[in-house]
Amino acid sequence: MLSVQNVAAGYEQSVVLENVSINAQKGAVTAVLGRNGVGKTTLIKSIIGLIKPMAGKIEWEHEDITSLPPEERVRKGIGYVPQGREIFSSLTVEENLLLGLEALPKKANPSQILAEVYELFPILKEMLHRKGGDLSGGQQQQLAIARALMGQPKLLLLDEPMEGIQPSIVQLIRDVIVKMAKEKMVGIVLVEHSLDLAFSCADYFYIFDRGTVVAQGRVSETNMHDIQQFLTV
Ligand SMILES: Nc1ncnc2c1ncn2[C@@H]1O[C@H](COP(=O)(O)OP(=O)(O)OP(=O)(O)O)[C@@H](O)[C@H]1O
Repeated sequence: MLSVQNVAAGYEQSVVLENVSINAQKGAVTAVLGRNGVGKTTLIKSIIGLIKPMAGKIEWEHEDITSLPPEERVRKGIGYVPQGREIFSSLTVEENLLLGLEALPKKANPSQILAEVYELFPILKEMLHRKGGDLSGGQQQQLAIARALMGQPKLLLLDEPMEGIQPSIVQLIRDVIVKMAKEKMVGIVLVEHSLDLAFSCADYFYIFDRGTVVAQGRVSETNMHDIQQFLTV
């Protein structure tokens, strides 16, 4: 469903990704791993359209989306939760969530989606009228994911959603990721630092080093020890 083909991408003075190809399927969690600065965020930004590839192609549901702007990709069912949980701090939890509805097709039922989101993240229902900026880091991260889910994405791009968060919330977010993939058949692309954490919820993995894919495979067929070398500093 998502196919990144031979993509090169980067910034004005530097090429970060070179000849990168990855796939992600509906109903599966695809982990993107690698040390700091190897290009994971650059890949996610290329998929959502914040960075325009210098070469290669990105296909989504068999359509070439390489030159589409981000908002059109969102309308086509791609959700994005950036690193650093960019919620609106001066808006309430409820207002933040309602902004996520922008991506929804007209026929969808917003109150049902809100109910589903509260079921996944009960704390958000309790804090509906609190300002986003007054939430804890873990609560903000739940809000950022919940807001993306309001658009009922078919593919969800999560850039280190469990970074710097207490273990109980990490577990909750991990459970939501697995549930979205297995029960709602959402495709998940999960950028993650920790091999243990990625392997505890992913079906497929890609390991990046210096802008290219150096290992990939099915989690169930891979011995963590064999790939640890790409991740230790
Ligand atoms: N806006 C930018 N302008 C120029 N260079 C950038 C920019 N953003 C990132 N880079 C550089 O691109 C390279 C890849 O960065 P990227 O954020 O994609 O890595 P990452 O694997 O996501 O790292 P981390 O795990 O630390 O988040 C790094 O060398 C980084 O310094």
